Amino acid sequence: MNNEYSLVFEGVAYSYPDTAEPALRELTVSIPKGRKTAVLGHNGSGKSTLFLHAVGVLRPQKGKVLQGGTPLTYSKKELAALRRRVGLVFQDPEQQLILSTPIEDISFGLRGTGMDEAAIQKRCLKVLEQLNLLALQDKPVHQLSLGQKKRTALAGVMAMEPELILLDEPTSYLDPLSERQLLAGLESIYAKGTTVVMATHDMNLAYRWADWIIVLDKGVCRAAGSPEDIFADGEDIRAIGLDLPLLADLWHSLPGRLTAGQTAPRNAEEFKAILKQLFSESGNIRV
Ligand SMILES: Nc1ncnc2c1ncn2[C@@H]1O[C@H](COP(=O)(O)OP(=O)(O)OP(=O)(O)O)[C@@H](O)[C@H]1O
Repeated sequence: MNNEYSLVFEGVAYSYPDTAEPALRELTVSIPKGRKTAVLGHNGSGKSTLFLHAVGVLRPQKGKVLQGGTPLTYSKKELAALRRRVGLVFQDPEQQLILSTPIEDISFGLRGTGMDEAAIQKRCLKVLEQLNLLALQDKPVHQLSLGQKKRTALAGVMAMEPELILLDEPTSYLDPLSERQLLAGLESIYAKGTTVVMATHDMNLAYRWADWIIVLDKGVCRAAGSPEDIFADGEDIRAIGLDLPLLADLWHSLPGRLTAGQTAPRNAEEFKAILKQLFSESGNIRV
């Protein structure tokens, strides 16, 4: 794991026109390269506004956004390069899907890059396969389910092969199967070195999926760190009224003498394996 950052936000402040409360209040936070980062926070804490700054749709009214240590200048050329490097998947796929079938929509962005048709087809087939969409490639978009639309929107962004991909609540309203399919697609690009950042309200998903957590509250960063650190005592999380992930909560409710020296389990399988070991060592359940 390296310590490089994909993007750095330094003292970024932003208020939408005609609003009393700022959406970001001198927010300072960094997105680590090559990791899976979950951005957590209540409704209105600034997650989407942060993402819109990451792709240069919004510009800080105060502070700066840096890539490679250099502040963005927002020139036309730089913005075009930034948008090739950073892909944003909107929360609502209707905002993203503009053409009538998945294959047309996914190839649309690639056509603007000057790629030849054979290369475009090859790239499209690759992402359709990664996201289990091959059978749906010619189906009218308006006939797709929400999960299929979400995967199509992700496929369009993945096809551009950005270095950093930002997803705004990608799993909201998805059933467990659609969620697994979407996460499998993300895993395949993460394995190839893409930095993946997800805004989510699902604390359990964040805990088992992410290897870095950013907690936003009222436009500022309240905490950033590994899931183990962020949820170790849950103080920062509880202080702003968010719930602890169930597994972390259960783990920390066990007597300290049982959990001492053990790494907190991040998924149900790890938790079960530790419990099995603890109970078989003790020989009875009242350890
Ligand atoms: N287009 C807009 N015009 C005016 N105010 C906005 C606009 N978009 C967001 N806001 C306000 O900015 C603040 C931050 O909103 P933002 O959408 O970034 O939060 P969020 O953490 O993504 O929320 P959610 O979890 O509900 O998606 C909120 O107070 C919101 O009402």
